[in-house]
Amino acid sequence: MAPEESTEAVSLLPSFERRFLATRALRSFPWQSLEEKLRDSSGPELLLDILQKTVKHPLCVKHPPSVKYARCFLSELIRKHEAVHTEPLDELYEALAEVLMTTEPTQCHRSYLLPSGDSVTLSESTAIISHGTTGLVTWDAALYLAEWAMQNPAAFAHRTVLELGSGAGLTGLAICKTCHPSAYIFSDCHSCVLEQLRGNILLNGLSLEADVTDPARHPEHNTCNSESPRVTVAQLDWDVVTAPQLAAFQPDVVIAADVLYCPETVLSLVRVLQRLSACLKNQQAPDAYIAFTVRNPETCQLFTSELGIAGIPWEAVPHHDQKLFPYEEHSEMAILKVTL
Ligand SMILES: C[S@@+](CC[C@H](N)C(=O)[O-])C[C@H]1O[C@@H](n2cnc3c(N)ncnc32)[C@H](O)[C@@H]1O
Repeated sequence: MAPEESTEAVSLLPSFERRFLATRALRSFPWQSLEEKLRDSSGPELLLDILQKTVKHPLCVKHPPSVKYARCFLSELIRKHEAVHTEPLDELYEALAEVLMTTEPTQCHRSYLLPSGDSVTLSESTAIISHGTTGLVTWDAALYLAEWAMQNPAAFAHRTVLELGSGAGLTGLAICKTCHPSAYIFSDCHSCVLEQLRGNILLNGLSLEADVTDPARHPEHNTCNSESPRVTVAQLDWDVVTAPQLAAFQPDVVIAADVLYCPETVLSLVRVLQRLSACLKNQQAPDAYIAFTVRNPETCQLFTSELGIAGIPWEAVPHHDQKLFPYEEHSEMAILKVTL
């Protein structure tokens, strides 16, 4: 390979790797650049490297993506190869044959590489909405909030974080692995979401403690080592949770991602934020950060006007520039810092 060719191939590889591990839409892959690269090169090295960074990636081998996804990806890779070279590349066909012999499970895996060299792997539903909930897959706002957190670790270091509507758990796991919180409380209202969440926490090598608000909890569960946070999962429904139950979590920081998707959830969320404003720790209410994708400006406006009615000030957090995760380029994302 010519030196400039190898530099471009180097930037193409992480792009394929991050998108494939996170099972992003195939149309978001840099296929055009790949085709151009293939036209300029004579050997199969680039395609073999892509194979190693995707289907044969150690994370994928251990925690595979959906079979359909791997099949479509390999078919596209073969098409690109065949458009340029006449000789078939055996490794591509062997990989496809292996995938075709696998049966599709109801759960698949997505992995996200962290700048620390660590990764977060999640078991998720293969459907965007299943069991009547949106919480069994990772949404882009979760990735956006995790990115912001990793660039602002001081907001979480040595603090107790309460996450509302945690879903599959991406944001919390990234924060636990990189921002050194002293305690992290994942929460959600849906029993299937909570079950998947517990599985994902264990999958990522964190230990789970009993719920801090659980009366059956034993005091020895409080012991922690200074390296990893105390992690709990709580069943917390914004419509029924009381102020004393919220106060028992003793949060320093409250976060939530992609929880403003319809007027009902907006109103429930504002009510729970109001109750949290009474949860003082050292005479201070928790900091709160709410991240969302601006799908419908009216829903976002409802949120800010309801915050106004509740007397809760807010400010938009400036957009961060370092994109670490492969979410949709064109969707508008926002984080509001809410002063409880
Ligand atoms: C769109 S998902 C977002 C999940 C995750 N934060 C993410 O961004 O990937 C919304 C989550 O909010 C939870 N949720 C919705 N209404 C809720 C309520 N009233 N109380 C608690 N959680 C709720 C759902 O169960 C679901 O997990």
